[in-house]
Amino acid sequence: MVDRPNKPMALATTPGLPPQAQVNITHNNSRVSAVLPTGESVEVLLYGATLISWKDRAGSERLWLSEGAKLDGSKAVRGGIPLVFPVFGTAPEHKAAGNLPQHGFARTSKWEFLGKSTSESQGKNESSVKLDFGLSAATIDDETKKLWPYNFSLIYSVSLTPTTLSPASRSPTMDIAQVSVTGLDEAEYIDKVDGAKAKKQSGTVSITGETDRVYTPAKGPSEPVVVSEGGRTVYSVVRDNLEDVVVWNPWTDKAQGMADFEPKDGYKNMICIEAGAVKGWQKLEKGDTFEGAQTISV
Ligand SMILES: O=P(O)(O)OC[C@H]1O[C@@H](O)[C@H](O)[C@@H](O)[C@@H]1O
Repeated sequence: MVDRPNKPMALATTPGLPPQAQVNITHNNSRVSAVLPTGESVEVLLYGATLISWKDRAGSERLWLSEGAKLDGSKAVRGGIPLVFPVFGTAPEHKAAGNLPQHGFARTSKWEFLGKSTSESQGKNESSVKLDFGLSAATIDDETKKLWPYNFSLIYSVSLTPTTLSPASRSPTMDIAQVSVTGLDEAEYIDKVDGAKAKKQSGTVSITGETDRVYTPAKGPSEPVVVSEGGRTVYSVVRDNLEDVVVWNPWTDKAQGMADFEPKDGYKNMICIEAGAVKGWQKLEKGDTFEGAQTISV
């Protein structure tokens, strides 16, 4: 062997592509998970395209998921982040949506995984990943087709960066007694636990009993809704084209009444902040699309 004085040396790191997010399809093709090079991760169940996990780089879970949640496609997932379409709650008087189950069928339909895209933000050494899911008139099951015999298609994108998730909304908190929600001051809301009365929020929201409210913040979607615990920000939600914010906590009796809500005192450790177009219908002309988003920052 000829010894060359200037032969190339092995490099400590391989130049070229920076590390990218790893995306895997697991659990017999029923879940999609993504892990960023920095360690943050998400897991999406194709059933409902429900986000069932969002972990920080140390592996700590950020979402509340009931210990009794069914993850086998037999029932809408209790907890995590569901996607609701075409109706939030029920609409018994509505011609088309009147026969649908509570919160429609998107959260109980099997979505398709359409693919991933990754990106790196130059200079910041930060990677992100976007997972796309689809559901359409062509892919829903026959039972659902009977209930909703209309043409539609939905694309749901879940983007993860080290500090944000779009979209997201349910998060574990340590102690509901310490939780306050800002960004809803002066907002009109419908109080679903008080005969659907129209009310107006004054100051921050704290949870001291069963809470089920549909807020329409006057300052619009870009005003952050911030969940704090003991004065420390836990996360904030900024919406895009989603006018309403639902705040829900079942409290003692409702939690007791839900077979899949576990542990029964789990209501002390969760709050549900849901961004959406909830209060009114979105009217689309043939061929039109509606787009909405939320970004949760920690
Ligand atoms: O039991 P479900 O259908 O998952 O609904 C749970 C709750 O979901 C919330 O989003 C609604 O505001 C509540 O009214 C509802 O009770």
